[in-house]
Amino acid sequence: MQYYDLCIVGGGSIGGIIAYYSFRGGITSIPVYYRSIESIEAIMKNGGLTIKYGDKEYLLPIIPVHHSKPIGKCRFVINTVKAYHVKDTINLMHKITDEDSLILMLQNGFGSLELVEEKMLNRYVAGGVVFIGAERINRYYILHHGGRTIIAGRRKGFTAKLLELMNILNRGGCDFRVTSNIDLYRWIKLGVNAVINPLTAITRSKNKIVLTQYGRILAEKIIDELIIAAEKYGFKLDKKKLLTTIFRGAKNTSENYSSMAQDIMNNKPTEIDYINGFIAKHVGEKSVNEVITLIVHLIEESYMKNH
Ligand SMILES: NC(=O)C1=CN([C@@H]2O[C@H](COP(=O)(O)OP(=O)(O)OC[C@H]3O[C@@H](n4cnc5c(N)ncnc54)[C@H](OP(=O)(O)O)[C@@H]3O)[C@@H](O)[C@H]2O)C=CC1
Ligand SMILES: CC(C)(CO)C(=O)C(=O)O
Repeated sequence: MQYYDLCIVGGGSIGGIIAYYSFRGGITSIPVYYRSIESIEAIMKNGGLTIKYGDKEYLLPIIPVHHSKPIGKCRFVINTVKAYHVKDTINLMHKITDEDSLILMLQNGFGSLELVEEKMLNRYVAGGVVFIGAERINRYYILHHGGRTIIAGRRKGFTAKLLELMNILNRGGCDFRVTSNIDLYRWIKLGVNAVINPLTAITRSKNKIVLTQYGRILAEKIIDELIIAAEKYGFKLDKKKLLTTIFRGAKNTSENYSSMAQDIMNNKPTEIDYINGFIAKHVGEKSVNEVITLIVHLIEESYMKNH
């Protein structure tokens, strides 16, 4: 049985960026799993995955693999599929890991980490939040738009495996940190995504739209409800600090189209139910986040049903 140090499940925008930092961190043989044959063919034809960061292009000789044909076990599995595809990756993750492997879930919103923790009880499962903007121009070409921080942690007790992963990614230039309170960071990141993602998706704009007068007004309304939801889970968030983090995030990734804006522009489903929909469920009637969720679903409907 072939063993790999690190595998990526989902080689889109963020999967590509993880491959970039891992490769630069010294991992030269990286299986990256895809859903479609088209992505694998395009990457093979290109001779790897191209990442553009600043004015430089890097060709990463990854090993593109179809999810139905796993090629070996992995010590670290980093899962970067969209939240609504996570359930389809559980079987694959069972096959490519053993009881010593660490799985890191990097989806935005709430639900993905919980699902994998529940379904993979005999594995080390951790969650992470990604403060990086990345855009998938085509199947083999990804733009790194800034930010370089990932914060990760395991909810069911500390594991030194996360520190090993941190060393690899730090060596590669990623500001990867380990926390003992990952849920706090997940709430903060939920605030960032609840503001930036739908506002950029509805307006089909870059992240900097959030920094405008109306962006800021809407941000406050979205965040007021997030604070109510977080309190129900025992987290007391400071509104001013949260808004500062959100606007800093929008500034650091100002030229990025958020992952949700990219979904809308590519006529794909969005993660709205895991982000604003999740907040809305906790705040009852007249929820701003519910209205935003419905608007994004209406936009999805306009292309999914071909009206
Ligand atoms: N883009 C960004 O700037 C950021 C995104 N995130 C979060 O990261 C996560 C990933 O987003 P993003 O990188 O934009 O997503 P993309 O849509 O760019 O990529 C998703 C990838 O997952 C693959 N995939 C889907 N299903 C499977 C499967 N069953 N098995 C293997 N691979 C599969 C797809 O394969 P195929 O190519 O064949 O379709 C694709 O390569 C999301 O939760 C997002 O919210 C977080 C921070 C920033
Ligand atoms: C950090 C940010 C807002 C970068 O665009 C993101 O998480 C996303 O696009 O989903």
